[in-house]
Amino acid sequence: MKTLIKNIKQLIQVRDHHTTKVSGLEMNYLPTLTNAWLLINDDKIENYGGMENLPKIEADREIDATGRMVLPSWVDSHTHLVYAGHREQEFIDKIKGLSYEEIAAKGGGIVNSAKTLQHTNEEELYLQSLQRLEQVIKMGTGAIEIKSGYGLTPEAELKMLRVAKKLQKAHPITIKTTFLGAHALPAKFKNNKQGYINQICEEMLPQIAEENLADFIDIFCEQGYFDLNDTKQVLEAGKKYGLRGKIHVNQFNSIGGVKMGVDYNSLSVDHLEVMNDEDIETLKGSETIPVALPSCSLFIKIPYAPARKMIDAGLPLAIATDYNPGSSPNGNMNLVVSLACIKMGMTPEEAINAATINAAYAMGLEKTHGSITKGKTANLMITDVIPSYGFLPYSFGNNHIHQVILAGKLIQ
Ligand SMILES: N=CN[C@@H](CCC(=O)O)C(=O)O
Ligand SMILES: [Zn+2]
Repeated sequence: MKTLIKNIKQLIQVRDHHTTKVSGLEMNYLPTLTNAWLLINDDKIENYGGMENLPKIEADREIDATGRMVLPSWVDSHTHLVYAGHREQEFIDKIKGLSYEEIAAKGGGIVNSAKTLQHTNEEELYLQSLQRLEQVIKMGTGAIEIKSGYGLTPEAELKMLRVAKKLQKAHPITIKTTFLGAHALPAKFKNNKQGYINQICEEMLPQIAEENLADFIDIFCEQGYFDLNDTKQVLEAGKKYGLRGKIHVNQFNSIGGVKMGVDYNSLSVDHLEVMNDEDIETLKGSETIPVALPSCSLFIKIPYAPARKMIDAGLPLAIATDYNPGSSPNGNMNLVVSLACIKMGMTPEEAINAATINAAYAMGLEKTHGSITKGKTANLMITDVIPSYGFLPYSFGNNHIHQVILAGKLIQ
């Protein structure tokens, strides 16, 4: 099946195979082709070029994109999309002045979501999550990472991961899963944190590996949650099963999680709202990409990751939604791109690179996703008629997505 998209006002993020991520000054360059065509063959991008050189192509379907931009789909490299129920009561408590930590201390937060999820059966959890998946697909997301971590028992953690894997069969969006058993300490282990770490490493991980349910491993490395010693044990155990880290670090405090992540050659370190100079220095020259989550900062009113400082220091940066019921009940990558510009001082070029090519790297998908490249998966967005790509972050809160193509299939 061949699809030809013609008269594209601007084809955005056009790269060859050599670019796996962009760092520092490179982030401010977004390669584009004006007045372009693009040919999809089955699920892959076959070719593209300028309209002045359009060869004679026998296509099964033609799309006229006059006035519209075509971009690679957004890649959302950090989400907790599989969850049960909602936590709007905590949202109200927050408005009334309670902090994220105070809400957690009175039984809210992650363990609250875990309680709900443990009592939700697999089919119901699947249906709730499917609805969210379909919502983000419409908003242009073409690849998504989904974490466990709202189960906190072997049964419930496995249930979450099975649901995340099952979602892959429902739609041609690309899904990668991450085991986040160490998201919070369940009440049962209140005075026995090591007992829970042992359960994660010796009971949950072997089953997860046996069923091939996870691509990565994660831990919430933070004061009041899991410390460096716990993080080391979890990353070590993950390594035994070939799972690289994608870890929650430096959300509220810098306690050495960035260095631990780099030492274990984690694929990404995520959150980073609190970064000191040493943390930034540690990331230089590593294969670990920093990931910022601006909608979490917006929602729970904490600082934004210092994107400017990181990029100006020569680092690459990815951005993601952190879609979850507690700190970011929103999976809209368009909004994240806007927030990156408005709140973190990133240019539209930097933000789009952070949400596509660098985000693909943060999911281990840099060879197949994140850019318009011959042979890559045909995951694309066709925008509304808009004046320029800068209009996308400028017009914040609006999603100017006209059509979505996933693995060559026209979704909407
Ligand atoms: N910070 C840790 N985990 C989630 C939030 C979890 C929750 O509040 O439910 C996050 O990435 O923001
Ligand atoms: Zn998260």
